[in-house]
Amino acid sequence: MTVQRSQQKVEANFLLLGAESVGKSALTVRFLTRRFIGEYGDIESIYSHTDRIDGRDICFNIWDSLCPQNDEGAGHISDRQLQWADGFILVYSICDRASFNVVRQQVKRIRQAKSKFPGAPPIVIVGNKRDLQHRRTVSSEEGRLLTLSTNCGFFEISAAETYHGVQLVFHELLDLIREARALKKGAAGIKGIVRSMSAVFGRKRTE
Ligand SMILES: Nc1nc2c(ncn2[C@@H]2O[C@H](COP(=O)(O)OP(=O)(O)OP(=O)(O)O)[C@@H](O)[C@H]2O)c(=O)[nH]1
Repeated sequence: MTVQRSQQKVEANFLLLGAESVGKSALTVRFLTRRFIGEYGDIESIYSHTDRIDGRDICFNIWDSLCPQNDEGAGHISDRQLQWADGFILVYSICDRASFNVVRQQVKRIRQAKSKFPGAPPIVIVGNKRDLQHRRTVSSEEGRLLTLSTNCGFFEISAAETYHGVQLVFHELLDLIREARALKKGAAGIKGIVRSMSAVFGRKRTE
């Protein structure tokens, strides 16, 4: 007997955030095309990309955001973005301390917002431009500490140098999103059981 696996397509919304020029577009383009093209312009866009992973079609919707230039400040995240995203990729440059501080603010903002999921929303923090070691101002330990204290995934990568690191970032966030969804389903299932039990026992008590 052959067991048929469900071939339902999985779709998830990935929001890339971070200060200006940290490499959000470089990461997005690397993931979509496997290439690093150097200059990306100021275009904010949502891209859809389907990959086959473990025999299943996965649709990545990727919102490559622009850093806000208005009074709201670099760390601002709109309500629309928070509602849209299933998971967040927060990018800083290891050569730019201010961009690390922006990521700190953004984690806080996301953790304070109402989550789609029963637990905290999935976040992966990325220290980009790892190829520029001689210009490093944020140590790996600082990055790791921030992610440990905020329960986020963490990678240091160079979008300029390799595709592999970028792929790991997206796949890690996909795994976290799938875990969060499974948890939500489980919680809904338990709620359903509790509801039916209280309906039965509640009714009995009043008889
Ligand atoms: N050396 C190096 N340069 C990078 C890397 N990633 C991006 N860059 C460069 O950094 C600059 C900014 O990259 P973008 O991808 O446009 O950054 P962004 O965060 O999308 O910028 P905004 O759209 O302005 O917010 C470009 O000149 C890229 O070529 C990297 O890993 N290493």
